[in-house]
Amino acid sequence: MGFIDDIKKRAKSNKKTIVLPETGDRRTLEAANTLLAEEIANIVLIGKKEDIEKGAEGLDLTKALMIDPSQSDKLQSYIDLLVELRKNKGMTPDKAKELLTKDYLYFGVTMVKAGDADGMVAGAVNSTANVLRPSLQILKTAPGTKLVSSFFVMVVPNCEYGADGTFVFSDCGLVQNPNAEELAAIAGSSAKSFEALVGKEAVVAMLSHSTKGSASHPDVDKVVEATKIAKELYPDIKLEGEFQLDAAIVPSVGASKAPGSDIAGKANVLVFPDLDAGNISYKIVQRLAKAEAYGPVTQGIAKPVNDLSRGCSAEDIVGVVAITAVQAAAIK
Ligand SMILES: CC(C)(COP(=O)(O)OP(=O)(O)OC[C@H]1O[C@@H](n2cnc3c(N)ncnc32)[C@H](O)[C@@H]1OP(=O)(O)O)[C@@H](O)C(=O)NCCC(=O)NCCS
Ligand SMILES: CC(=O)OP(=O)(O)O
Repeated sequence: MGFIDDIKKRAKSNKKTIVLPETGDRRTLEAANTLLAEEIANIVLIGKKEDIEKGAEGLDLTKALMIDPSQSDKLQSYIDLLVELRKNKGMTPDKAKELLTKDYLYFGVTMVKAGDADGMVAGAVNSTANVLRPSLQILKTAPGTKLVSSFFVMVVPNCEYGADGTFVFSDCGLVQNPNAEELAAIAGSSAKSFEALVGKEAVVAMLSHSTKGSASHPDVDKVVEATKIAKELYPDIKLEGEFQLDAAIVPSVGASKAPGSDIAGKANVLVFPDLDAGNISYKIVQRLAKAEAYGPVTQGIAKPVNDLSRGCSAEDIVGVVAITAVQAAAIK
């Protein structure tokens, strides 16, 4: 069974409730139609019922819960919750009401915080920063995590590298210019995410334009330092660097550029040195290799809120919702 079929099966076996706030977007409504028809998740759509129905011609959304924030009987309790959580950041009842009724992303995240939904997916319309800011502000980090980061699950067709063509790429969406400590934390979280979602042992490569000292530059030094920190913090994770991409995933190149390494040529978790490298690389692999690209999926938020690319398809949204449901099911 392929990666996303396995994730959908897991989501169906423990059905969760996921909020889709971008209901003015046809792809989102098509995804909701599929998610409901295939019973992958319970779906909450935020918006005015008549507006949603206008955009949903030919789709069956009768099983979705539709909530218009300004008419919701939970609105006052959400205002109170938001004020309580953010009063030391200047949140007042008036500001909270404005945010919750005008910005559906805030309403969706507050539903998740209140326990009225298990997760949220958005980003088909909104930028990553606008999707993730409310979740970072309201849900905060999971216990034991300081840094929230993100990854893509990439499923590359006809590819013998990684886990039969399946990889985690990180961070492609959130942390813009990680320092060595942050890069090490991204590596640790990504290994856990790979194992939780793909179900195989993570083999982590810390990527660079250098393999084992072949180039010198402060950018290389950062990855060398991050590798050292990650090895100390996560001694049980198979992790090494610094590697160029070919040395990380192609066995023959790994053997020639990094002889004796257990990791070179076998990596399935690719940690990029910064957001430019990660974001550009995932889009190259998605568009030129025609890979499935699910994400940006977040790691380290207390409850799952996941992002999408504005270039996503309805099928991508279905996949990210299924991943979100599986992440929600894993929360104790
Ligand atoms: C996500 C992002 C918006 C957060 O930064 P920001 O808007 O500057 O927000 P702030 O720094 O005001 O942070 C908001 C809150 O989130 C917290 N936060 C921000 N980044 C965090 C992280 N990586 N981990 C944990 N908490 C974080 C802050 O501590 C702050 O908490 P507080 O308000 O309770 O004090 C920013 O990192 C970003 O823009 N990333 C790049 C997104 C992007 O453009 N990606 C490219 C396409 S995918
Ligand atoms: C993940 C990402 O790059 O998002 P977008 O394409 O919407 O900027």
